[in-house]
Amino acid sequence: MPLPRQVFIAVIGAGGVGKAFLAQLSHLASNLSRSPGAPTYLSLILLSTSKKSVYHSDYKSLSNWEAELQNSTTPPLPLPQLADYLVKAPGKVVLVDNTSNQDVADSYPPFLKKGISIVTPNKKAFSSTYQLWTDIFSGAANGTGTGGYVFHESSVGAGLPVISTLKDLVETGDDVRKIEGVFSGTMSFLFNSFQPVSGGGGKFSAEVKTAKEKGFTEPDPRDDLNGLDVARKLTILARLVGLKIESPTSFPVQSLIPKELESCSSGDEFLSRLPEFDNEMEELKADAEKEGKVVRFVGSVDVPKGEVKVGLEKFDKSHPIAALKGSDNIIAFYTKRYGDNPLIIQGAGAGGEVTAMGVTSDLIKVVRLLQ
Ligand SMILES: NC(=O)C1=CN([C@@H]2O[C@H](COP(=O)(O)OP(=O)(O)OC[C@H]3O[C@@H](n4cnc5c(N)ncnc54)[C@H](OP(=O)(O)O)[C@@H]3O)[C@@H](O)[C@H]2O)C=CC1
Ligand SMILES: N[C@@H](CC=O)C(=O)O
Ligand code: NA
Repeated sequence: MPLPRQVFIAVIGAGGVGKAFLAQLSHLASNLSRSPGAPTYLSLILLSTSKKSVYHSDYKSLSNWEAELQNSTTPPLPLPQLADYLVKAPGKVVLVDNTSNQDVADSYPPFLKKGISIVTPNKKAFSSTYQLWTDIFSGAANGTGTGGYVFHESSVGAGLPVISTLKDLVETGDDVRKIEGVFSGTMSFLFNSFQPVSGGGGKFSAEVKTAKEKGFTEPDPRDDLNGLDVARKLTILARLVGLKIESPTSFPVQSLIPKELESCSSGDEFLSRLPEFDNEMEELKADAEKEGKVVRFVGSVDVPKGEVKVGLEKFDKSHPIAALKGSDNIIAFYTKRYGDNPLIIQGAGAGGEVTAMGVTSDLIKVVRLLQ
């Protein structure tokens, strides 16, 4: 009879994605413990937000994380102490980073080198400097190192299998020539609702508020509207096909933040002043309408030219990009093997549940690799 195995899970971030992940984790934990062969027990040993955390010095499982976190008065562990706590756990550890925090992202290399695996939807680690990208994958067991494993499917297209598909294309020897599409759930929702192909549509500023309420935006929606979120995703995809993109600001990125609002000190101030600029967006819409087109926010990577770009473009109403619904992303891979008919991935590209699905399925991959 094979011995049961225990894998310890530490979670940072319990917002829209974090909470959905924790719900999926309890489902996964009971499935894995019933699976044939050596049963695996997933044990949640730490949960942290930016203000508080919950964990036990004897690595006892958090059996009721919601109440334990709510009642906690313990501040989060600084990252070096967090690494020390995790490295002394009596078994393999997976850190799940459900924040969008740069400091947490910067700490992946030392965590990985200590044998701690990481799964995350946080784009910051993979789209900041090229040096950080190299440090991460040179330490990871699924890179060129011997440390923990790192998976980040939900950093592009939320739960859609974008990263795994691109890796499969590259690793099986296909020649990826171009990647293009709609890479932001927020931008997709905004333009699909502000200028639907059927006509009409809401005020741009009102749609931004709705996108935030639906959990599609980054914690600060300016990070979506300035184009940087899409630029980060394209940086990740371009690096996966071998382009040495230095940063998400090293290529042209169109921002939708009005000049006058660039100095807003908070996301709330920005949102409250955005209606002042609805007329400018209406003009953009009317301009496209005159040509029988709609405006959409898109991005592309031209691999042979090494060019990446992000911004607004006009599309015929019959174009698949124009016809997207809700927060859908559409990502087309043009490759040698697929010829003129690209491999296309389409579906919800934002939202807590679908993003957490990508994180949870990455966790399953890591747990299997740790066997
Ligand atoms: N929402 C979506 O549709 C998608 C999100 N993502 C990515 O998923 C991640 C999470 O997004 P989402 O859940 O929407 O964001 P939220 O703002 O809802 O949640 C973020 C969580 O992270 C916590 N946090 C922030 N900084 C720290 C820190 N230094 N230490 C510990 N905890 C911290 C916050 O704590 P507190 O509550 O105290 O502020 C909060 O619990 C982001 O990286 C985002 O880009 C990726 C794809 C889609
Ligand atoms: N804010 C992002 C969330 C997913 O990456 C988006 O809108 O796509
Ligand atoms: Na994805």
